[in-house]
Amino acid sequence: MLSIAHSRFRVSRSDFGGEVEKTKMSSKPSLKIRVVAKIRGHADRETKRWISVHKPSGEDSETVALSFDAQSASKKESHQVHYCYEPNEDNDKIYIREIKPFISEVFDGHNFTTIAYGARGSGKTCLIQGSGESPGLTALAIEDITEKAERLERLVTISFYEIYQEQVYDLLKSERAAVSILEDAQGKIKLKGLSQVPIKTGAEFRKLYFGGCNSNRTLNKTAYELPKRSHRGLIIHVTSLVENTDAPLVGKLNFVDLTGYEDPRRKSNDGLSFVEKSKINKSLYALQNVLHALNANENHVPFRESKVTRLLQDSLGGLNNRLTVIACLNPLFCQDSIYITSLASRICQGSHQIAMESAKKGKTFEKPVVISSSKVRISQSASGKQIRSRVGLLRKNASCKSIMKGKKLFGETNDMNNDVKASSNTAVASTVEAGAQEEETSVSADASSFESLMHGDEKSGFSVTKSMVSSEKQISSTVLQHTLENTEPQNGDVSHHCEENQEEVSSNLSCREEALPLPNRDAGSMGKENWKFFVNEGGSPPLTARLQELSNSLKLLYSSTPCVKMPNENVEALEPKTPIIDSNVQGNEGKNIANTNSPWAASRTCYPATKNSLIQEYLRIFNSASKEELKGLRGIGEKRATSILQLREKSLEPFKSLDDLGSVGLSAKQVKKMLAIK
Ligand SMILES: Nc1ncnc2c1ncn2[C@@H]1O[C@H](COP(=O)(O)OP(=O)(O)OP(=O)(O)O)[C@@H](O)[C@H]1O
Repeated sequence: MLSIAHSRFRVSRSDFGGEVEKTKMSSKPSLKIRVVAKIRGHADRETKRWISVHKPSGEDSETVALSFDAQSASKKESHQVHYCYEPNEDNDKIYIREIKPFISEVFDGHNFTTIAYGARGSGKTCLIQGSGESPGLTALAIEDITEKAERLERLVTISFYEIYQEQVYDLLKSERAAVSILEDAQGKIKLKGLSQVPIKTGAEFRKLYFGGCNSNRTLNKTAYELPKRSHRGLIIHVTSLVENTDAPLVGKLNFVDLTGYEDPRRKSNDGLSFVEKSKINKSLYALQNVLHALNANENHVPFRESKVTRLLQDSLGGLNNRLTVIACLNPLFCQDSIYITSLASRICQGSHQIAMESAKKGKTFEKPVVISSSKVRISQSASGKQIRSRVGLLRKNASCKSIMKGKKLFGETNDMNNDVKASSNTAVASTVEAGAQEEETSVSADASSFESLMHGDEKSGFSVTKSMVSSEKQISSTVLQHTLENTEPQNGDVSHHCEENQEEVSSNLSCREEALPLPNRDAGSMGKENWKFFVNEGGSPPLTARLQELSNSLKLLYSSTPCVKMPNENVEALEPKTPIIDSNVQGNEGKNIANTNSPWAASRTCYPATKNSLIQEYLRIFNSASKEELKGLRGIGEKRATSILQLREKSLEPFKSLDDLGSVGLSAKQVKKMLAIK
C-alpha cells in the first residue's frame, strides 16, 4: 500500500522560484505544450551514462540539450527539450515542478494533460502509476486535488481506462467493459460506458486505482489479466456548480501512460508482428500529428486518427488547456530512446514556434530559443522536381506555409521515415522547402468519381486539372485517387490494418451508465471550434476533412512500409540512417517494389486499400458526424440530420451498410450523390 506524506507536497506557488511563469508557453489562448524528458533510474548507479544533458542555467534553464554517446561524433547532435530530469530525480520533483503549479487551473475548469511516452521499459508506468515506495504522478496529484476539493467543496471523480488495439475499456468495472467515444449533436465528446467514481481521499483513490474494485488488477502489470501492450489513462474530473447556471464547471486532469514504443522492424521478444507493432505505435504518431496540427494552426486537427487523441480531444483542443509531454528515456543504451528524444525535440520546437508568433504579435513571452537540433532533414536522394511529381504537387500558397510553419512531426525524422520517399508529409514539406517554382498540377475529385467508386469503376471519374485548389483538397484527392487505383482484392494483413483505424462502436455496453454525465465547458466549445476548422474557405463540407483524415491514416501505413530495410545495427551504425529500399522485396502479387517510381506507388504495392474500407469510412461519417457535418453533405438537411441523430440515440451504429441509409429516406441514388462533395 502506498504511503504518502501529505505535508511533503504542500508547496506554495512561490516555492517554484518563478517556475510557474517560466513554464507558461505563451499568452495565446490555445493549448500550451511543455516537453520534458526523464531518464529512468537504474539499480546500478555506477552505470556509465550514455545520455549527456546540457543545462545552461542548471534547473532554471529554459531549454536543455540532450545528446547520446552512442552516436558517432560526426553525427552527434543535440536535441532540445524544455527540461530533463536525471535518473536520481524522483516523481515528487517532477510533480512539484510540472503539475502541481497548475492544479488550481483544473479547479477553474481548464484541462491539464500529462502524457508519458517512451521506449519499452523506459519507466513510464513507474512515473505515472508509481509503486509502493515511490508514488506516481497520479497519486501525488490526487492528494492535492482531494485536499483542495474538500476546502472548496468541489466534487472529485475519477475514470480509469485502457486502450488496447484501438478499443477503449473501463478499468473501474469488475467486468471488462468497452467504452465508446461518441460526439453529440453539440460536438461534445462523450465516453459512453466509462464510469466516473467519486472519491474524497487519496486512500479511496488508491483502493480503486490499484485494484480495490477488481481483485484481478494489481499494480504489477505482468499480473494483470489484459494484454500488457496497451495505453492506460486516468481522468480526474473536478466539478463545481456555478451560481446561476445549469451547467457545472468541469476541469480535467488527464494522465496517459502510452504503450512502449518499439521500432516495428526489430524482432521483439513477445513475438509481435510488424503490423501489430505499427498499430501499437500508431497512437504516438497520431499524437504527433495532432500536436503538429495544433501548433501549425491547421484547418483540420486529426483527432480521429487514434483513440487516444480522440478521447483527449477536448483536453488537447480546448482553450487554455495545458499538455505536458514526458519523454521517458532508458538509462542504458536504447536505439528507440534516440528516436523518442528527437520526437520530443520536434514537439518542443513546435511549441516554441507558437511562442515566437505570439511574441511577434507583441504579446509577452520569454526570448525564444533557436533549436538547432530540430532542423528538418529532407532526403537528398530525391530532387524537388521528383518529389513534386510524386505527391500531387502543391503551390506555395497559404496552406503550404502553414505546413512549413509547423513542420510535420511525424514523417520527417522518424528513422523509418528517413525514408522520406515513403512519407507524403515529408514530401509536402520538401516541396515547400525546395522552393517549388514550376507549374504545378493538381488532382481534383468530383461527384462522378464517387459514383464510379460505388460502381467499382476504379479508374474513371478523376480529372487532372491545373486549377488552383486548396492543399487540403489536393491531399484528400490524391489519397482518394490512390484508393481508387487499389480496389483489387488483397491480402488480409493490409485490410485488417486499415480497418483498425475505423471508429469503433462496441456492442458490449451492458455496463452501467456514467455516474456523472456532466458537460465540460471547454468541451462544449470544442466541437464548434473544431467545426470551424472543418469548413474551408470555399464552404466545402467536413467530408473533405474526413478524406484528409483518410489520407493521414494511409500515411501512417505508408510510413511503416515493411519494404524498407535499415542498415545492419552494429555499433558503427547506431545513429539513424536513411533506410535502403530493398530491391529484392516483393510486394503483393509478386510486384517488385524497386520498380515502382514513387513512394506512393511503393506503398500502394505494399498496402492496397479496399473499396469496401472506403465505403466503411463513409458510413462511419454517418455513424459519428455531428449534425452540422451531416448537414454539409448533399441531400441532408435539418430534418434528415435530426433523424440520423435520433437513430444514433437508439443504436450506436445504425448504418452498417449503404442500404441502412434507406431508413432515413435516402434512396441508393441519393446516397451516391451524397458522397459527392457539395
Ligand atoms: N527509478 C527507477 N529505478 C530503478 N528501476 C526502475 C526505475 N523506474 C523503473 N524502473 C524499472 O524499470 C523497469 C521498467 O519500468 P516500467 O514498467 O515503468 O517501464 P515502462 O516504460 O512502463 O515499460 P513498458 O513500455 O513495457 O510498459 C521496471 O522493471 C522497473 O522496476
